Amino acid sequence: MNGPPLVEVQDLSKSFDVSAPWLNRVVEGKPRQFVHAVDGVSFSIERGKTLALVGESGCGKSTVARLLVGLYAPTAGHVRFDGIDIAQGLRGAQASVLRRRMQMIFQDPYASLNPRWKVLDIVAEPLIEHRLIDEADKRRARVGELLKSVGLTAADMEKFPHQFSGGQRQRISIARALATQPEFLVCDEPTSALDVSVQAQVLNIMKDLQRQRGLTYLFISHNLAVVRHVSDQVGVMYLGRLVELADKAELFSRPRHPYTRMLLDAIPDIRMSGRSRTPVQGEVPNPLNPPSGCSFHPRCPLANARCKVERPALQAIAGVRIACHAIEEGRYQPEPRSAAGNQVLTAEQL
Ligand SMILES: Nc1ncnc2c1ncn2[C@@H]1O[C@H](COP(=O)(O)OP(=O)(O)OP(=O)(O)O)[C@@H](O)[C@H]1O
Repeated sequence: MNGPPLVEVQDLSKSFDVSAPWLNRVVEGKPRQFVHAVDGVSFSIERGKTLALVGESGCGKSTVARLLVGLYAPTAGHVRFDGIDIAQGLRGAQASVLRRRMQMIFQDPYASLNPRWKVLDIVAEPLIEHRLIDEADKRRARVGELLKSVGLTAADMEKFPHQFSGGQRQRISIARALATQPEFLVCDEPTSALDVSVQAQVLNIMKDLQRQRGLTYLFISHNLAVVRHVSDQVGVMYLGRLVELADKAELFSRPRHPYTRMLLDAIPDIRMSGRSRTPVQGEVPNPLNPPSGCSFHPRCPLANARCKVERPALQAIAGVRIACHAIEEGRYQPEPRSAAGNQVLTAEQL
């Protein structure tokens, strides 16, 4: 699709103050402490496309998701939605319109649906909140259509959440998110809490809805096999920063950053009964005390003295954006992965 990107994120940062209470700090002489959950992240998402953010737990994916829908205010940087800077704080009618245009789907469909409400009330809530349909009969009809669009039936609106399976509950969450006819959906691990066998069904529904409605997605996942199924572009995050940003085909056929390669090598391989070829090595450092220089250097086989002191910037190298001194200096020229190395699980086998 042409035109300017729907979402533009520029130098976005978010720190959380995790200091001990004031009195403890004074008595014990402890300094204030901050977690830099997101640290200078920039990307854009074209209309009708999906950007996936991947990375191990704690790398800042969910914080980016919350910043994008305005649930958190950034410490620094900009988030522009259709040209409007939402990071500056929105008020009144403009805030209400924007909240309608972007919706979020969470990981846990058990926690995000009120167990005491019928599906009708759950899915109709945004219609009432935004005063989109005032007449109860018309709202019912609309809820019926929304449920059908996610593969449920209109009769399901009379049931309660506990009467559905996990995959069906996530479909209800999607139907509710679609009620306001949003253009942008932020999906935070939407299938991670589901049985492996139903993940692909939910992902396929999301892809169909994207095609039918021209939706734009930010898709958060720690699972590269899932990301491969849904994304157009992939951003790989490590300790609050983007280390690689590339088109999906490029990222899977020729991952550049050593961290991306490590994550790809850890994807379960169908020919090895679903075991990974090389499990992820090492552990994510403590975000309260991140390593100097490139924060990946303690786990990186290519790290040298410069990597230990100088933080690499994300820069365009041969068509992808990479933050890695070894690649920038030409010390490391990543080879394309062999076809065998790309034998990751398909959506049906996730
Ligand atoms: N509200 C908060 N207060 C303090 N620290 C926070 C808060 N939210 C996130 N963090 C910290 O910020 C960092 C990034 O967290 P975030 O949840 O964004 O990561 P993530 O990649 O989504 O991880 P996961 O996959 O486990 O959800 C972590 O170190 C986390 O502990």
